[in-house]
Amino acid sequence: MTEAHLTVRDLTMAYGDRIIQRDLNFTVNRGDIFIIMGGSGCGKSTLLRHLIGLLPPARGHIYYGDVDFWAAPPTRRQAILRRIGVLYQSGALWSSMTLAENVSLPLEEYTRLPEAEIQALASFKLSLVGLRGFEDFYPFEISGGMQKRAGLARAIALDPEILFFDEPSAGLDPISAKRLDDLIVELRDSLGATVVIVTHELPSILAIGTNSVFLDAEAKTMIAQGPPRELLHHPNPKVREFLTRGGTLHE
Ligand SMILES: Nc1ncnc2c1ncn2[C@@H]1O[C@H](COP(=O)(O)OP(=O)(O)OP(=O)(O)O)[C@@H](O)[C@H]1O
Repeated sequence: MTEAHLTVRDLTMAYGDRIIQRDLNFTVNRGDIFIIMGGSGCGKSTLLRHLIGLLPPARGHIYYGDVDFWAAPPTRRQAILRRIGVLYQSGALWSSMTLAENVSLPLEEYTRLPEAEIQALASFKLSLVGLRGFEDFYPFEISGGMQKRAGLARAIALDPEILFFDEPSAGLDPISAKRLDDLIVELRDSLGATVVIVTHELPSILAIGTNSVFLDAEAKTMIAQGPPRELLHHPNPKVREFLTRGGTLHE
């Protein structure tokens, strides 16, 4: 049964007087791998920042289940944020800490588990992303793809219900990017999580996206939504061209 996890209603986003996007309306269902796409500078990262509680809307609402996030009291918001995992573009690992220490951080901060249990959980999360045995490595000792996966292990440390990714495959070779895609699907299934991804990686969008929204910088609003593969035939040529890299169908 489909159940709305995240609902965006009449959302307008602005920096000061400058409107970035207006009148956004879409729903992310539980279990979706939801893609936020569109050309450079259209406001994808800005939308992500609104969804994860970093920027308040200029107008409109963001609902987690039936809770209006930005209208909710701070304790309610904190409880929602506690159930969110975020993987930023850079992976954002602390370079002076080992992988195990990086993954332990949110556990130290948000739980009162004994140290031995935190260590065991950190090793377990690293094993889920294929990094068993790398606990004592520092980020500079491993490849870019492994760093992304370590960042992912940290993002899932607290068993999030919803995982957000900002350009997860940026800077990765196609094989590592494919591996990360497979891992995202695997974790969605094993954690029973919902996934929201900002990306313009076409292979990823078409391979793993179950639903999407397409933002346009010129129109300053969404010009399409739906499963990415269905958008390959969208009446708006901008959408079709984006998804076919200007012409060739990748079906
Ligand atoms: N902190 C900020 N203050 C003012 N303007 C900003 C800020 N962050 C982004 N912008 C502007 O908002 C617009 C949307 O930026 P955003 O980074 O959300 O786009 P994007 O779709 O994620 O772009 P890209 O695909 O290039 O990463 C851009 O014109 C950008 O210059």
